[in-house]
Amino acid sequence: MKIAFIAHDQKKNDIVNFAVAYEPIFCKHELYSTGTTGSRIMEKTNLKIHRFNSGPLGGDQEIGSLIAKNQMDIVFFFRDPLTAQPHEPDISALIRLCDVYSIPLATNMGTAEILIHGLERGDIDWRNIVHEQRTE
Ligand SMILES: O=C(CO)COP(=O)(O)O
Repeated sequence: MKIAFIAHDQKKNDIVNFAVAYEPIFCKHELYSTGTTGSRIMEKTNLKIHRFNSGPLGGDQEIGSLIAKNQMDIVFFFRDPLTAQPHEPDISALIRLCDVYSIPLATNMGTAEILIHGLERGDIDWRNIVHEQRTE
């Protein structure tokens, strides 16, 4: 599966801890991130992550474009709901695209825990069927 990590500054420690905790699962997948989030995760894990631009510089939109092309399967986006972000329209657009394409999206640690266990259990295997249908 193709998995994206994104976290606002106040949530970066949380997403790093999450990636460390589930590194044995994440290492089996193809990983992407916005710029700073990916750097922070790679500092603390051995995960290889393809990093896009930082969020405020277009990283959310780059990940959104993968979603629009059916090239992203899961998004972990640890949002900070208490701080205004300069690129709020990009954030809304990314979340909207997840809804347009029914991409599983966790915007907080509580949902992320459920999503990662669902991934391990095969709950998201339907994404493979979507990929097969798109290539037919
Ligand atoms: O701003 C972000 C998401 O909206 C995250 O970007 P960074 O990972 O570059 O900090």
